[in-house]
Amino acid sequence: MDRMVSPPDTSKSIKLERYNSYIRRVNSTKLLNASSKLLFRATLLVALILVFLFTFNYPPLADTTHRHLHAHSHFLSSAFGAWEKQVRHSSTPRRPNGLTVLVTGAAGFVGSHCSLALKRRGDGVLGLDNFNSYYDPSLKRARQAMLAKHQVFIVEGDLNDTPLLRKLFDVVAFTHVLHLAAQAGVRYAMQNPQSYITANIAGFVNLLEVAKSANPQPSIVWASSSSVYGLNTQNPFSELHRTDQPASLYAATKKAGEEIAHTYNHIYGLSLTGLRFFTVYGPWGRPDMAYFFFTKDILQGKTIDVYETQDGKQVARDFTYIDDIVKGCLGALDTAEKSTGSGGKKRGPAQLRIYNLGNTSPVPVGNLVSILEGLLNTKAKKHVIKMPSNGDVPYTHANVSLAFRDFSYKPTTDLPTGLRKFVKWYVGYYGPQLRPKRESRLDN
Ligand SMILES: O=C(O)[C@H]1O[C@H](OP(=O)(O)OP(=O)(O)OC[C@H]2O[C@@H](n3ccc(=O)[nH]c3=O)[C@H](O)[C@@H]2O)[C@H](O)[C@@H](O)[C@H]1O
Repeated sequence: MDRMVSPPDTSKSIKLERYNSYIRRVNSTKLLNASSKLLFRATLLVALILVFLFTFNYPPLADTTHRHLHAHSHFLSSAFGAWEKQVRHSSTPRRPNGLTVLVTGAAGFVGSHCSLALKRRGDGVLGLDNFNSYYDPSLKRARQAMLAKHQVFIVEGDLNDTPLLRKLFDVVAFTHVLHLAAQAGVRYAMQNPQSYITANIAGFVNLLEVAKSANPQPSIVWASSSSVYGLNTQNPFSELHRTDQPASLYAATKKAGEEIAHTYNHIYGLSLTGLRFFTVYGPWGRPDMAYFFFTKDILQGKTIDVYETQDGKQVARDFTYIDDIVKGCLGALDTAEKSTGSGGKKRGPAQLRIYNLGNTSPVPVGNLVSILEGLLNTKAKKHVIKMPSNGDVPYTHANVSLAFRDFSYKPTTDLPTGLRKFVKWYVGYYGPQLRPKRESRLDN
């Protein structure tokens, strides 16, 4: 007998299949939820462990690392102790009522001479210098070595390094700052304008910021420049004349410094004295200055450019010998009144001064060359050209009656005397090998 097979009930089996797939979906969702919960919990646990480890620094760093760190910090603290000791030792005056002076730019020309003069008379002196390479840094190192022999320590650092400046003022209660660090040179400002802003404006402001917050506030004497007279035509230059026509960016930054000094004096009661130096020259001088590289070039038989004005007149400078400038700087420091502020607040009006420090006797550049020719016993190869319009001014001439009135400033060294001392130093420092060689004479 045929077994009768009834046809499948499709509607039932479809329903069943739908039901089963529903159950599978529900179960897989549950599984997903469970596994993501597990993942979340695991992550939370790891995070908690990490927080614990970081917060309590556990487990401790491997023993060796710990020992190294310890040894390193011990080395640092003893090195720092030695550094601080040098800073204090250098800054301590050796005479009753001696000054405690921070000299910025101490490895520079004027800075090194002033540091030595202060130290010699028993003042405490700490130098600061960044030893930049605007001119041969080995000359700055040699000045540093010379100062080290006289127990003047120079901290190597930049004016714009605020933590360093603060640290120095924390360690030492400076009574005075002689601020000579700057980007110098009139003509170089066209090549590297930014360096003038960084050193002469930003650096000066940084120093003033730190000084105004120091307790006690120091009195500040700083280097301005004869170049602020710019296109002034009144002669000789007096502090009352116009200084709003600078001919170079260098001059403009020095003039800006004078205005900035006014502000810090006005707001914070800082005692500030600006000194307008007139073309300072002498032993240990700056190789970028004309008298210095003329000497070098004459000795090497090279041609020198001697400038004249556009209408064919000689350019002239009130060349001022370094020893006279040093006397002026010390006179300004000795007559500087105390700053009146404290805790960054002014307590009363404070001294604000500006002085010319020149020689009062301008000499044409042609005469400077003749004097050098005589001292070097060598004829210069002169190339007389019109003064390029790169910031130079045709002449300078100082009236120094204000400085004479207030601290008896009186220049005593004429150009031939000063240049003789310079040439003696130059030949001693660079050695006779820089005398003209037979070949170089033939070459030119
Ligand atoms: O009193 C200042 O405040 C400035 O003094 C100095 O500037 P200056 O007086 O210009 O000195 P310096 O360059 O030695 O030129 C001397 C003479 O030689 C002439 N000169 C120059 C170069 C040359 O190749 N030929 C030439 O005849 C030139 O025309 C000039 O007549 C400092 O450098 C400066 O930093 C700033 O301190």
